Amino acid sequence: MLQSVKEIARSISALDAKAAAAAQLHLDSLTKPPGSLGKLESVAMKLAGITGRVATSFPKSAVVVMAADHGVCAEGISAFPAEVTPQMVRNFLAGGAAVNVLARQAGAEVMCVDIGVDADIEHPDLIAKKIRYGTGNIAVGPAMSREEAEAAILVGFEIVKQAAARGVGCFVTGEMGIGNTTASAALMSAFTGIPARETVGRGTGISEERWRHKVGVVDRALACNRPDPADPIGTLAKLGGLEIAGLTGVILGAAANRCPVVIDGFISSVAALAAQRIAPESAGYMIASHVSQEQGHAQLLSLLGLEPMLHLEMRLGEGTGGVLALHLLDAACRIMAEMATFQGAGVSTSHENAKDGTPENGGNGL
Ligand SMILES: Cc1cc2ncn([C@H]3O[C@H](COP(=O)(O)O)[C@@H](O)[C@H]3O)c2cc1C
Ligand SMILES: O=C(O)c1cccnc1
Repeated sequence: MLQSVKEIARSISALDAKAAAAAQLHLDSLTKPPGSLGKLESVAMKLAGITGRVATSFPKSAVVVMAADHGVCAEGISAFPAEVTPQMVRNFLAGGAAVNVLARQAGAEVMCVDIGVDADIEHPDLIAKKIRYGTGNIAVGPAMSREEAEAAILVGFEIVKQAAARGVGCFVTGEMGIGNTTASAALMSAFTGIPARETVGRGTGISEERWRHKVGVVDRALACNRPDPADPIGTLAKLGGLEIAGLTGVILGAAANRCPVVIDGFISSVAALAAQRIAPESAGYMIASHVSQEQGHAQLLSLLGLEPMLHLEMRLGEGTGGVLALHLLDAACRIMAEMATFQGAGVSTSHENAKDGTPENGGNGL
């Protein structure tokens, strides 16, 4: 039987501090100056805290690409027409999009989900979970009902639950939805109080003039919907993004199954913010892949307490940065499993260790 979002939130527990501490000890026993592998070490510790295991081989991973349409496209806020959403879904299913290429390279499965595309798509590999044909226009009313937002969260949660049951141990968030940087900016402003002029970015590449218009659209969306940031599901319902709510469920699902979840760009990070507001402990299971060029993303990551691993001037979404970061997670796992210890390799330890008994740690605080 399906759980409620409240029950899901209650099922998410804190990271395993003992396993993280054991990972730190193991890292400091390896043949390198303490802390010298920088963020790879913090990732290794975080993975231990998440999974409860100090050293494991890198698990099977999957990127969940949630696709949905946005009524707010009627306001002319994107550089591209709304029909690109279903067109790109067909591209994902044919294996030709950027996320497909990068997922193949990283050995990750692509799970493409129709959670609210405004078109009928049939394909044997499509995960058909349409809740409605796109959201309402948030500049003039709510994106969806509260029930629809909750149903979208549960879709993401169930997909992860089933994938975890067949052995997927690491998830990446991905999305497709023309107009979704507008919904994301509105959600970020609603949750944080940061004004629209600081959360609205250039999305697919709009002009300065269209950007100013987009800021006005987000201001209208906030004024007419009056979201209550203390009610995260209600806020998701008002400002929407079926794919954003779906990804919130993916993140909660990963945390409930004690799996790491790699958070992709701006839109995924807004879903992460909603997940954190629903279940604060879920933030411990998040790993930020990269910082997007989209305005607002760097600030959003710092509000989530996440440090991105990659700075590649990307601004695509789909889960592209997320699957690229899998190479680094794999690297961290291999370091933990394969590197020799000082003792095993007969290598002398640091004078600093001998002096005060405390290993100097880089303090890379992921
Ligand atoms: C061909 C194409 C492929 C994409 N893949 C991801 N996005 C990205 O751009 C969209 C958000 O930007 P905006 O809010 O400005 O519409 C989302 O679909 C996002 O995933 C794409 C956009 C396009 C045009
Ligand atoms: O950072 C992202 O995820 C992003 C930025 C611009 C357009 N689409 C996605």
